[in-house]
Amino acid sequence: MPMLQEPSKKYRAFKPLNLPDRSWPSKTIDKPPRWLSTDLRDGNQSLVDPMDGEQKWNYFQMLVKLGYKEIEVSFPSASQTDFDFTQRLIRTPGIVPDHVWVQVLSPCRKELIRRTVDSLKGAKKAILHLYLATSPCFQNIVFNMNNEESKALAVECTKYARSITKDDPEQAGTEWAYEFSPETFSDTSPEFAVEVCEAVKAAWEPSVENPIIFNLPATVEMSTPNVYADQIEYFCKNISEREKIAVSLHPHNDRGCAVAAAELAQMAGADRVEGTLFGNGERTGNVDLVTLALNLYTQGIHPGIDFSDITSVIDMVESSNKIPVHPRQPYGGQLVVCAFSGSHQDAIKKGFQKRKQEGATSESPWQVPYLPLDPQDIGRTYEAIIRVNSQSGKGGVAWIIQRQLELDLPRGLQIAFSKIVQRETDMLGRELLPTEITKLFEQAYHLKHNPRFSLVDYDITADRSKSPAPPEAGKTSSSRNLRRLFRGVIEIDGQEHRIQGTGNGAISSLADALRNLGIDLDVAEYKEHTIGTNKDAKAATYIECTAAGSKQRVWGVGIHHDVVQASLIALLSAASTFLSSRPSSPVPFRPKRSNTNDLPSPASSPGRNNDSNQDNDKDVEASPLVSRLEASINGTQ
Ligand SMILES: CC(=O)SCCNC(=O)CCNC(=O)[C@H](O)C(C)(C)COP(=O)(O)OP(=O)(O)OC[C@H]1O[C@@H](n2cnc3c(N)ncnc32)[C@H](O)[C@@H]1OP(=O)(O)O
Ligand SMILES: CC(C)C(=O)C(=O)O
Ligand SMILES: [Mg+2]
Repeated sequence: MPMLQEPSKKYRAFKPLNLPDRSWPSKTIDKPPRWLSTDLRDGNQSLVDPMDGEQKWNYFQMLVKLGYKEIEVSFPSASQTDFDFTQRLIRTPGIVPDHVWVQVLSPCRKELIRRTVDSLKGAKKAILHLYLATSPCFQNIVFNMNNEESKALAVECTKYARSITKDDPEQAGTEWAYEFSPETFSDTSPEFAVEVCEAVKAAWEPSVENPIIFNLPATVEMSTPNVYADQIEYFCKNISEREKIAVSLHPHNDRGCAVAAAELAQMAGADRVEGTLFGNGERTGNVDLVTLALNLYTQGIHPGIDFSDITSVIDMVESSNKIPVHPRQPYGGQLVVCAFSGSHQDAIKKGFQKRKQEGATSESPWQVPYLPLDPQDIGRTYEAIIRVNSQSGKGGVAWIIQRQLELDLPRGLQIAFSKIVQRETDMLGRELLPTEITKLFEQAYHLKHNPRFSLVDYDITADRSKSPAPPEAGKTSSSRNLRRLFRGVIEIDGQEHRIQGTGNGAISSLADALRNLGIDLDVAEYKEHTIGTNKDAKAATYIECTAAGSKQRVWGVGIHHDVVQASLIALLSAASTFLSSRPSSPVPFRPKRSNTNDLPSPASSPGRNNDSNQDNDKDVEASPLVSRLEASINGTQ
């Protein structure tokens, strides 16, 4: 059936009460409420397959561990399972701690109240909870009662409840509390809700020390959360003996505003909140206690509930309810601490970097873009935060590489590698896992996966084949003026070649040797850093090269305990990338010169005179950048 053109005939706007002197909008929440978990009652009654005794048992223990002190454990008159479970809890020593109240629910029907009270036999602290719907809709459709009859039933059942609990000498071993819910409070006239509760209060006779709980449910969420807050403020202001009353909230989520309703209604004066973990419950659920608690936490107020291991809470909730926690559920959802999009990743990465630079501890004030909560505080790892798909940018990719390989990629390499990742995610049409990104990086820069070039052996000596220019007057010759001779064996596409070249330092002499093979690369950018701090520390070197005569730029990465070797590996990595990107690739590379293999091996001729190889050593002048870098590697700067 199509949607109605004119819904106003079928649906009427909720008529809010008129409360011009409301004060809640200017209030703030500065302390946690009394919490009641009704996972094992309201949550349980809405499940396709309600929990069995064992599941309830484990769930109850988790609730206690999390810090809940009031737990609605069952609807004992509903089933033997619920009755037996309640008795098992009470009769097993050490399961219900002395500070924990066990709460149970019954309708206003005497035989059911009797059975409910029986289930509490032996309890140390028990809250008996009765409910009766008070809205015109329920009075007319369900009960066929008027206000007077509703009130009379509530009072009669309260008196009966009192007679078999706190007034019964045989029940003296139990500390009794009483909760009454004018069910459908959100749709009940506020005046009538107060009237019924006044009558129930008179019947129970609460004290300041043991207040009565008036639970004011939004059994069905009827309107915007401010309307519920007005209703609660009205109740708080108009009920007598407020000090003998705990005003409790029980919002359902029909309009998706249960959390907001619970928060505004606390500002309006409520003391207590009933809800469930992740909001399980009838229809769209009860208010989510996790969100409420962590909303407080991120305002700097400890909720008194410990969600430091939220994953194990999720496991328990999902296995007991047989309903998955939604991936976008506030705080708990799988995707809540993840960012896929480039600009989010970039900002988050910068946020974490800033914390690192400032030496922030887990207690330091939290300010990270896009993340209202430190994921670590709820037991989530940073690794999961940034995830990469086709919407991601260089920042996210660099973050993964940093977390996985401890490599702090230069900006240019971030851009280059991010293009490779982008191609892959576009091609696959899905997210890439950190392990896949790492593998892609290792492949792209030949860290593990068959580089076309690899360094088998080498030595670098002073090149005495050409006399350095005599020192200027008044200056002495220094190692700065000495040229270097690289002699080594490299493997290209599985075949070993002896090569040699000269330059101002290690990199330029290897670049020269490669040039002699027809691979003409200039070093355009160089960056290195240490990985680790102890004796196992390694050097990571990044080199960007330009290919002579073309605009092509390639990056190479080298990692080694020895910084010089790391930079040579990085240059060969760049050469491999260059070679692989040439149109002829992957045809095995044929060196330009055929006589390179005739060169003496580095091991057999250490320190030999280079004169015989003069013609091989095209005397290339390294770029100023390379000279500077090499001077710093050689320790001469
Ligand atoms: C908003 C809430 O979540 S309220 C809690 C709801 N939870 C549950 O209902 C779970 C457990 N319930 C049950 O196991 C059963 O419904 C029982 C044991 C309570 C009652 O079972 P039954 O006697 O078979 O009756 P049924 O389930 O059809 O209940 C409807 C009857 O209860 C009456 N009723 C409903 N709510 C109340 C109430 N709060 N107080 C008194 N009577 C009530 C109805 O008017 C109806 O009476 P009728 O039979 O005279 O027309
Ligand atoms: C029994 C009452 C408190 C209830 O669950 C509701 O009104 O939603
Ligand atoms: Mg409910």
